[in-house]
Amino acid sequence: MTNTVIELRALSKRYGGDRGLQATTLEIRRGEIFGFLGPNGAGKTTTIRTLLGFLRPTSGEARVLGLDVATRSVDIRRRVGYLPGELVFEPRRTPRDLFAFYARLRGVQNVAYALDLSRRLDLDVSRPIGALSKGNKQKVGLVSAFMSRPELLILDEPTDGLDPLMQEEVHALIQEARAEGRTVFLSSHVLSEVDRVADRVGIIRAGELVMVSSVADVKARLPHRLEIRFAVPVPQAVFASIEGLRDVRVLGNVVSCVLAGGADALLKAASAYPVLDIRGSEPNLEEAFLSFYQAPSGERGVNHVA
Ligand SMILES: Nc1ncnc2c1ncn2[C@@H]1O[C@H](COP(=O)(O)OP(=O)(O)OP(=O)(O)O)[C@@H](O)[C@H]1O
Repeated sequence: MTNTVIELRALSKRYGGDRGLQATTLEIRRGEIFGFLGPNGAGKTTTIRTLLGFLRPTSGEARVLGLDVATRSVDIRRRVGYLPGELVFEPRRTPRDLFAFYARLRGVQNVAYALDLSRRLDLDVSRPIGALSKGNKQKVGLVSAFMSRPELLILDEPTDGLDPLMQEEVHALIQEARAEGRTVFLSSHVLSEVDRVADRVGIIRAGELVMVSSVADVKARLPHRLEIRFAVPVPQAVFASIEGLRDVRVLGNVVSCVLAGGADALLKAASAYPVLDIRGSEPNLEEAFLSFYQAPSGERGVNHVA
């Protein structure tokens, strides 16, 4: 059994003359949660719809679960749990009927697991879908994607429209899927969500995959803010001139700075005074994302990593 669940090889999709996705190469491994991030119009939905065979690649190729997206899309769609970004349901149908229909379509024995998921998400399965709120329609989409326990889930903005409690529940579902060795491809605008659940992250910009890295690596590469508290006030001049530090602030007996290089020079300077406490703050993915988008090219905080 191959460990690659999604594979893109120089995959491009053009809309007439406009680019949707350009020459993208990427591998997603079995059992990982991959977060796909990018601003509006970057190409996330284009990528997902091409992987599911709703759009034909302009050039290059892609395989999902070992199946070619250009020729095997029916099989791919049967085996993948897909949550689209824009949900369309027959309004008079109830969630219970819809889940029974999907169960027959996908060869799922019964709807017990779908009803169990509905309870977890606090979804009333007996009301017509047309009468449900936006958040509850989202839950119908989520249950539909998860109910067959698919080996691959492709989720486009899974927590869109959900309250914080329900967002937690969806994150738990995603993590449970991974614990069972299943794979999750998660497109999101919500950086904190990707930060929390994803193992690796890919950032797409104007149709181009500009970074792929583990979430831990993204954070490790970012400058960290450090705060040192001394027992006595310390001179500004000593700390302001240390190499590898940015944004140095000395306020009485507290020095705060961003550690852009090594910490050696800073610690040697600090050792001349009585130190009470040192604290470092862990950068989050939001800072990584902003540093990537805001820094001039060639000086980006985070670089492409295979
Ligand atoms: N059917 C289409 N015809 C022409 N251009 C399209 C079509 N669908 C998407 N595009 C263009 O392709 C680019 C990528 O769009 P896509 O919907 O994939 O972005 P996205 O990352 O999913 O954005 P969002 O976060 O806003 O959903 C955009 O410039 C968009 O205008």
